[in-house]
Amino acid sequence: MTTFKSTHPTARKKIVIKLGGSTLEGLTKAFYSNFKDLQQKGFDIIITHGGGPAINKELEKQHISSTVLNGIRVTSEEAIEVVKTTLIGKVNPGLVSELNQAGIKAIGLNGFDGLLLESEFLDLNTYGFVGKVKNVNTQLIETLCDNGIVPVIACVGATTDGQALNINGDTVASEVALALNAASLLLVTDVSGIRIEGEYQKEATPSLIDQWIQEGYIYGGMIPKVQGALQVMNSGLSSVQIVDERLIGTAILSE
Ligand SMILES: Nc1ncnc2c1ncn2[C@@H]1O[C@H](COP(=O)(O)OP(=O)(O)O)[C@@H](O)[C@H]1O
Ligand SMILES: CC(=O)N[C@@H](CCC(=O)OP(=O)(O)O)C(=O)O
Repeated sequence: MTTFKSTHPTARKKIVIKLGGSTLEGLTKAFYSNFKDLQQKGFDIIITHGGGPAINKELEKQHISSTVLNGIRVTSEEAIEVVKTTLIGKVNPGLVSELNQAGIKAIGLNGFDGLLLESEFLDLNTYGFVGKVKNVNTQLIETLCDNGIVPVIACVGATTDGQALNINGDTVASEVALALNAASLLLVTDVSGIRIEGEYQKEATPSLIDQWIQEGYIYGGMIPKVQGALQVMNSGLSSVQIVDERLIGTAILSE
């Protein structure tokens, strides 16, 4: 038998890591060194991030109110400007700078760059300026990865006519993982996975997750995480994990 092993860089496996806004303030050099280890093991790393707490702070400062429905921020015309400037102007460069200081070659991107996250309105009447991803420019991500660069993607979508749309960070992470056919998706947050009646769950299945949402055990910011996880599991991705900064958490398994 003859086995051919591809040495082309695009054959490298990809891991999409979403850093929740809830974690961004406290990430250490030790945490970032995990990324270097993964790179050395031959994985390409793609980072996506949120920034809910930073957006909340800025909205408050500007006396703009917003509500959250099913874990998604209902985003007014005024609020989308704050979301855009906070994520692209503050959170993204801050994270890129920390990664670069930790010795990881990182480049900041958002939905506008190369139309990376081509988006359309999710439901203008219900959610306002919130987007859903229509297309991910995977070629751009591949090119950066092939050159050893970690793309760091802010969750701001762009319409083809230049309108910014707010997209939940977990949703962007899932869409990017799906589009890249990633080997794994890690959602890093401020809790060690899904907690049910005080107990962190090591594993979860789609039917358990449905049940926990129905029963109200999963709410708020955990909803887009598990919904994104289920979406990618349905499309055949082998692993999704909801973890804290120690990378300890719940692995979501297909049934
Ligand atoms: N069943 C659950 N288990 C753990 N956390 C949950 C659960 N249901 C809701 N949550 C909430 O989800 C939060 C994480 O989501 P979120 O605040 O959006 O974080 P991030 O900014 O990391 O995306 C937790 O801090 C917790 O308050
Ligand atoms: C539409 C929507 O909900 N957008 C989110 C985007 C930021 C985000 O997802 O931040 P976390 O990762 O910290 O939750 C928001 O406005 O808060």
